[in-house]
Amino acid sequence: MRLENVWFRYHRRGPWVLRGVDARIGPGEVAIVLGRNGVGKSTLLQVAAGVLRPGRGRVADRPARVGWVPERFPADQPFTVARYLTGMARMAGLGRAAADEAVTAWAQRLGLGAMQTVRLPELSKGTAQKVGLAQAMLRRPGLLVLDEPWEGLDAATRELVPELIDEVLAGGGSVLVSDHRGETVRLPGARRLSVADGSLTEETPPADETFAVVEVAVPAARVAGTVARLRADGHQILRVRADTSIATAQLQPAVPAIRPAAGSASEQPGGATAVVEPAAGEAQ
Ligand SMILES: Nc1ncnc2c1ncn2[C@@H]1O[C@H](COP(=O)(O)OP(=O)(O)OP(=O)(O)O)[C@@H](O)[C@H]1O
Repeated sequence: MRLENVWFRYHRRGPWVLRGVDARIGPGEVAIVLGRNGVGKSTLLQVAAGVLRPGRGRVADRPARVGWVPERFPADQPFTVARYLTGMARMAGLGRAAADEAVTAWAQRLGLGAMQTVRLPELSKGTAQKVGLAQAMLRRPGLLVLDEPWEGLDAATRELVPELIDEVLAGGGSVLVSDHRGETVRLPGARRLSVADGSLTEETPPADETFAVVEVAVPAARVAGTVARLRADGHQILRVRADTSIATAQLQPAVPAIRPAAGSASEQPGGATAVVEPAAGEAQ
């Protein structure tokens, strides 16, 4: 998808919010849109999603299916969660049975099962945001546009956002996401686009970035969860190995023991060691 010399303003004589923006997002790419409050991030995302039409310029090669998750889900609609999601699934082109199946699957995945019969205006802000995520994913989009997707979500659902993004990318889709809270460390490999004074510039990662390897010892039973959490936080998992030399007493139940890569450990069965490398841009 390409934004070609895109200009946008909300009113005919109003100030231009976007002034000649050019950008290209390829299949399998995720780009984070950064910038201070009110600079035009939401506006740019809405133009990209096709929610707003540019005053000048154009958006070319936008994928046919766009998933749009607004910053604030418009919950003032007189439907139950199930009715709304089923309607959105049908609008996305799914047949009746496929729509029901998709709604059930996504409601379950996002913890909305018990909310299906609740009307949208009665939802909490976070639950409404989950409905917003679900409606965008009912049929996998070729372009997923997420405006501050972590806002108001509980911890479990925040962990899910990078997973959803990965699924869209794995299907050859593109993702645009705005974020002012620094959550984007969870999106390793994302391009970073900065909005300022109506223009868009791409931040290039520093060429001299160095990495460090941190060895983390966790009880064997917690390896899968730890690996998933570290990946979600943008770390690379280099390898996981069993290590019977680490004493259980050395492992705190809540906080994994951390020792330098070259460090030694004493004897005890039941430990495993995950070796991880911090993601690009992360503070050491
Ligand atoms: N519906 C609207 N009508 C008129 N002006 C608007 C409208 N929506 C946004 N604006 C103005 O456009 C500019 C860009 O707003 P936008 O919401 O895109 O910024 P943002 O970078 O997403 O901000 P934030 O970080 O606070 O979400 C702001 O000056 C805002 O006041």
